[in-house]
Amino acid sequence: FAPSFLGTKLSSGLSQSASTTCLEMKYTLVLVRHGESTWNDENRFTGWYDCPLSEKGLKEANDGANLLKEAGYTFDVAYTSTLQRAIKTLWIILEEMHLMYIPIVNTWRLNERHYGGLTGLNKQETVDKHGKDQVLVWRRSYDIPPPDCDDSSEYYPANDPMYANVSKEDLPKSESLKLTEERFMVEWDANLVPLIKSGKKVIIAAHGNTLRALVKHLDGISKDDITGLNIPTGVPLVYELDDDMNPIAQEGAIAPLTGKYLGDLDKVRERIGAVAAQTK
Ligand SMILES: O=C(O)[C@@H](CO)OP(=O)(O)O
Repeated sequence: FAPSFLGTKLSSGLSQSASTTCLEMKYTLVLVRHGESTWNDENRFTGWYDCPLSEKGLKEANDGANLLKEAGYTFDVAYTSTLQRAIKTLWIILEEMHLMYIPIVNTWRLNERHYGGLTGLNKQETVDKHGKDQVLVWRRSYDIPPPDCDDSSEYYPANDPMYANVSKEDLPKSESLKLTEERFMVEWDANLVPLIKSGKKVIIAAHGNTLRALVKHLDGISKDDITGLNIPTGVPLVYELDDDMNPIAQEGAIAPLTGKYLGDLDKVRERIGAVAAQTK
């Protein structure tokens, strides 16, 4: 691994040895939300429901892979959730980039925020029934979770063999962004930060709300401002991090993010707007 350096920051008053201690490491971290899923296409609250990518989502994953390839990125380790839409997006990217040999870590801690009792419902019909403001609170407020799903619900992860190895107390019946952030951060602090700091180039293929939780943390976005932030499907988002895992602002970043999306930024903005417009 050959780390890249931000520069020596040599100032005239510093001795040679003091200047050496001013070297800063720069780590690249790439985030990508999965391509459009069948339930995104049907405009249904999805959360932990394990639907596949739509045809459009498969193409978005391919386009994302090409952007990464063209820009010369490469990876040593990949992280993703246990949900097929994120896994498949990652597989497509790794296949296109000839990186299918790298280790992939699948963890439920990167799963989408659990949509509780809203799972499966049509987003626009939910607006018609409960009003736009209430649905916006459920979709985008920081600490108010949607209503719980029932114990007997097929959407309660404790009823899904996929989570048989996860302690029942960890399995949600519904999650706010705050709860999502808390369980994601366990993985971030314990495994991802040490991995990135060891010099491994990491790609994370995850979900709209888990990535909102991560960029909120990285960019120090307030709980008010995070309500207005939407992440488009299939577009790689590149962060450069310093030694303390603080992001270094990238040219072309779309505020409040300091990481930059790859590709045509007007199209990215349009796609961000389309996510927000799923409930009108
Ligand atoms: O339904 C979901 O799980 C998420 C992401 O697709 O939707 P939203 O953008 O409404 O949080």
